[in-house]
Amino acid sequence: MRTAIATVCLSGTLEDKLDACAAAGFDGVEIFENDLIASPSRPEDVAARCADLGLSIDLYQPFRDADLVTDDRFADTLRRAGHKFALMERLGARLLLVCSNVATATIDDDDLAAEQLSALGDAATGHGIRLAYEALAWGRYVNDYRRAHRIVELAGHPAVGTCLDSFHILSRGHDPAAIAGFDPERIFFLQLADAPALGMDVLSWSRHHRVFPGEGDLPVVALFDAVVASGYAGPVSLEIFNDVFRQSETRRTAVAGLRSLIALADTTAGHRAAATRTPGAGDVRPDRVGLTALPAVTPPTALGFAEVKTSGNDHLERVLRQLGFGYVGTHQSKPVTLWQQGDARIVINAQDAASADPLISALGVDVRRPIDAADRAHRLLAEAVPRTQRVDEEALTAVRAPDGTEIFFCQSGTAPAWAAEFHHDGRSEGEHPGLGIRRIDHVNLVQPWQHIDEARLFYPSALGLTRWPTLDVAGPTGLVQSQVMSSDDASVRVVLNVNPRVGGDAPSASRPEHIALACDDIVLAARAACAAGIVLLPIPQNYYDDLQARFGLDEKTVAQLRELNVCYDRDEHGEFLHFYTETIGELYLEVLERRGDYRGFGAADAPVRMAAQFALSRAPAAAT
Ligand SMILES: O=C(O)c1ccc(O)c(O)c1
Ligand SMILES: [Mg+2]
Repeated sequence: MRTAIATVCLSGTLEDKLDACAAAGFDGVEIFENDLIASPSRPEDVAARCADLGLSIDLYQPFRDADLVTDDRFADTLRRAGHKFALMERLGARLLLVCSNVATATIDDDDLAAEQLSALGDAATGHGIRLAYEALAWGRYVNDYRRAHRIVELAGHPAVGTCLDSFHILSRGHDPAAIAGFDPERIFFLQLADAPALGMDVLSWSRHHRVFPGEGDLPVVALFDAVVASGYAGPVSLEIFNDVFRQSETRRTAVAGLRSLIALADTTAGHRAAATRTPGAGDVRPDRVGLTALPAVTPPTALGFAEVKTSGNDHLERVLRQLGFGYVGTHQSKPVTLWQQGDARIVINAQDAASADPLISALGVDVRRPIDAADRAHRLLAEAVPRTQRVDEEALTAVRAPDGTEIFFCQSGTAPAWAAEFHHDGRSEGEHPGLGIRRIDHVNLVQPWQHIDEARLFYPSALGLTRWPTLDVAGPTGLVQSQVMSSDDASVRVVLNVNPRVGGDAPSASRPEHIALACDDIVLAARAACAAGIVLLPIPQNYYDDLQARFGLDEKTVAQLRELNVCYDRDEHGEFLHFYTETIGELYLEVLERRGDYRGFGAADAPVRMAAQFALSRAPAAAT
């Protein structure tokens, strides 16, 4: 598959952008006029730089307000186009994107549009240039790709074709299926962009909120499927206008872009393979785009461990003991300890720890074929985590998630072989009857705001998790944007939170992450933890009064929850009971019991928890 990316997707100068596109591994670029105009490089120098970098210039854009105008205005269209064609010759660009008219069109007539595009095509031909006509979603008359394509067919000019842009098509809810029937030789260019589902005008949505394919909510795969089915054989290009990308690290964004195309090609290859197996589906036209399938993702079966990095935190160890965790041992060659209860394993790692504040640094994800999972992640351009181990130790493979968390691929279905590298050093231990904790239910990771879009694609594509709709949770210092990802059988759940940006007027709060542990009986667990002296997060009385109103629980049940600081939620599938420990640095633990088939996370309780944590974080200051 020939890949390309528009320079508008990236931050930096034109030169930075080109370097980043090449470093990421793109085959070509779309050069945005504004980037060229602002560059000190002559067009010939830009052409030479692209050639040196091995990048083709697949498109120059945009050329605006060309069509459906009066004769006077059209004379000016031709004059402007003459300058662009001369410039493009210096640049070595052979395809110009012509946007459907937004501002100056006054005549609503397909024949006129075809006539004017033909005349423009005649002028372009003399320069060896072709034109790709794109229906902008907010075009004055032409704002539907089917109409733009009809005009191209009417023009019947060898230098005039269609540019398909997934955003303009899907943002208006247009069905992309008709693309499959287009003459592929008439499709001159393909631009792909996704976007989150937002209820706003299409222009602002397009100019600020586009994201890479797979990071948003539009059915880009269905559109791409139709393009491949048409027999299109040209480049597949990314065109993203995004406020965050414009201020993010150039090279990193370019890599995230290429990853999105690799993932899209894999998903689409999978669809096509499934379609050929469907009886009666008819012939699937050959793929001329050149899709590459990756090693199949096998859904993970468990979170086998969570690793916490700290230079040494007695408080954390005390809380783990109070929750009934047993100390398994210390690693034979590293300053790392293992704590366990049921299948819940917590690794405390002092290696290279910057501070005593515990932070979630790694997750063990159990998969059926760890080697394939790691291979897939690497082919999705995930960064490998360098790791040293002795020859007699388990060779574990890990990749870095977008927030830096290390994801270890571990063998599912067996006791972890790596655990044998931990040896009990005979330190005196109290009794550990346990609290009935069985496993890690989920982890909650704080995400840097500029990397959440990348994370939305990483977990589904590399680990086979499914994205839930995002949720805004109101806390005392701002809104937390919460994104749940889970495996289909819900055995692996990860919650990604983007916190309010610091630097506002609101007093700063701690922004803790957490590990949630599933137990058999929340009341027994809470009582045992309290008997062991644990400090739980205090939940206000108003919460319990409201519980009674919301759910009609009996007095006795509510009194028990109130006494133990246990929160409660219920849906049509079951019930959810949970308590939180106090915060240790930037970490807390949650213990929960799921009853029936409750699949959520007690979202209604999160604002109450955040308010309680905020109040406590301020308490020491108030006392001084
Ligand atoms: O927002 C715009 O004007 C614009 C310009 C060129 C494009 O290819 C496009 O999709 C949008
Ligand atoms: Mg476009």
